Amino acid sequence: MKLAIVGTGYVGLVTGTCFAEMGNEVVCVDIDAQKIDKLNRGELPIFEPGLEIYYERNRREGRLHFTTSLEEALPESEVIFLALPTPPGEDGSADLSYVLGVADQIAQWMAAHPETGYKIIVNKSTVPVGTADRVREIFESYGLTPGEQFDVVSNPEFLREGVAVDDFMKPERVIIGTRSPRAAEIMTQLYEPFVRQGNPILVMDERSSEMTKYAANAFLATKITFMNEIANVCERVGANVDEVRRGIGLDSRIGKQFLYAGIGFGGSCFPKDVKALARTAEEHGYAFQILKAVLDVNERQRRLLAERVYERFDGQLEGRRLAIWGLAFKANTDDVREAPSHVIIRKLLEHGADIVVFDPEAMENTRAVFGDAIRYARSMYEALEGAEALVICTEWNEFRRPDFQRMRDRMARPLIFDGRNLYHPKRMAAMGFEYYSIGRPHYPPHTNPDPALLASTTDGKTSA
Ligand SMILES: NC(=O)C1=CN([C@@H]2O[C@H](COP(=O)(O)OP(=O)(O)OC[C@H]3O[C@@H](n4cnc5c(N)ncnc54)[C@H](O)[C@@H]3O)[C@@H](O)[C@H]2O)C=CC1
Ligand SMILES: O=C(O)[C@H]1O[C@H](OP(=O)(O)OP(=O)(O)OC[C@H]2O[C@@H](n3ccc(=O)[nH]c3=O)[C@H](O)[C@@H]2O)[C@H](O)[C@@H](O)[C@@H]1O
Repeated sequence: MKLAIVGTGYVGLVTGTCFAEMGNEVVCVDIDAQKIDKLNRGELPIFEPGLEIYYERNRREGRLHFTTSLEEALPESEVIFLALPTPPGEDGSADLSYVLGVADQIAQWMAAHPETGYKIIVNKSTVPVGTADRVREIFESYGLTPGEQFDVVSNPEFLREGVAVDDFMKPERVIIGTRSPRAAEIMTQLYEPFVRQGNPILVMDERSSEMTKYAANAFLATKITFMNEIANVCERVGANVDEVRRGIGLDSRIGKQFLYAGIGFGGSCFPKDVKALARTAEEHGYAFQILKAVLDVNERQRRLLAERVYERFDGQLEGRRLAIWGLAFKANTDDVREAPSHVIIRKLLEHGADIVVFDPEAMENTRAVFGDAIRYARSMYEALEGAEALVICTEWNEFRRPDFQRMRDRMARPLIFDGRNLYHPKRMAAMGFEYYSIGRPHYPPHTNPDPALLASTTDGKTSA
């Protein structure tokens, strides 16, 4: 099939590349000329594991193209996906100007080219309930007839950054929101190769489909937030949230995933989607109490680690050197949108701390936000040089088994605030570290740490 993807960001680029991998001919469109130039030169603008191999192959074989011209992409395309931003507006509701603006451009073009034939406009962006109807009305306002010249489909995306390619290639379910049998048939054909293992393609009405996306994200954000609250209580009553997580996760009604307590959820979607759903409910006269609590608790959780650092130093952070490991909002991505690390850095900077950061992939994106206000180390160990504390914000694998001896040698003080619960509290104490994590007991550090223990936990692989 011939497809256009409008918006070549995290979702659009993965969608376009994976559809091309299944043999479709795909044109990706973006208004960002630099991004398109880069993609046409053979460089990926984002870090996403597994994407490169498909991108290179499909470009080479001529199935994947990139352009800044929507008009160039439209004539041939039978299905046009919108993977455009839907950022939160001032009141928390989703800003639909990108989606509706592009829909208008497409409708105008189609009205001027009636010979072009039937096309499906698929909304992949996360949009409030009723958006498919609004898009359909735009097309109708240009005299185009639904079912004959066009159909509008809601097809929410559930991929996670960092595992986006796997999620797209093997979705647990595909949701197709349309009441048009013609559009449903074409969309089903398009997705069948992705669900050969038997996962379902669910066809439903547009509004239920749009709501399904918000309900999924809001539920997951609530699950994480619930665990963060359990963790906060664990700390106060002397329980260990990791044990509790294992204990409840084995109950299949609860499930093992998304139970990791930490420094609050971030990323470009959970915060904005929870806000948008709360706002939609409010607009319809319903106060969605749980979501309000989720947003409040998450704000508090994102400040937690910075407050702990502040208290540990009795409010004296001026000029104190602090190292940060991990900037991305989660591991395996370069994305720093709504990253908890940035909230923590901002708080620490307010108190005059001297911050040195390291992240394997998100340095450039962080530099674009903080510029010269912080310093950027070339390695995880370099960041520790002279630091009075280390704050861990992202669960990158390389932080899981560091050379603890080397860390101690470089740090001015063996003090760690771990927002991702990467290490064992007791073992850290035995190695002489003062170690704080989330929802787990704190043990006073041994004054004479066992050198054998320090040596045995090093992997010696990473170099500064
Ligand atoms: N990032 C994620 O993991 C997921 C995001 N979503 C949703 O997908 C949508 C897109 O999200 P991302 O890909 O993360 O955003 P993004 O910001 O990475 O990409 C959006 C792209 O659209 C381009 N763009 C803006 N206006 C345009 C126009 N008029 N014509 C052509 N291109 C235009 C931008 O230059 C940018 O490259 C959002 O609604 C988001 O909520 C859904 C599932 C997962
Ligand atoms: O709509 C979206 O954009 C996407 O949002 C999330 O995906 P993503 O934001 O990429 O990443 P997640 O793995 O869901 O993590 C989100 C945040 O929650 C945090 N998290 C996640 C899981 C957990 O147990 N604990 C926890 O604190 C992560 O650190 C991160 O800050 C959803 O998981 C996707 O299904 C959805 O498509």
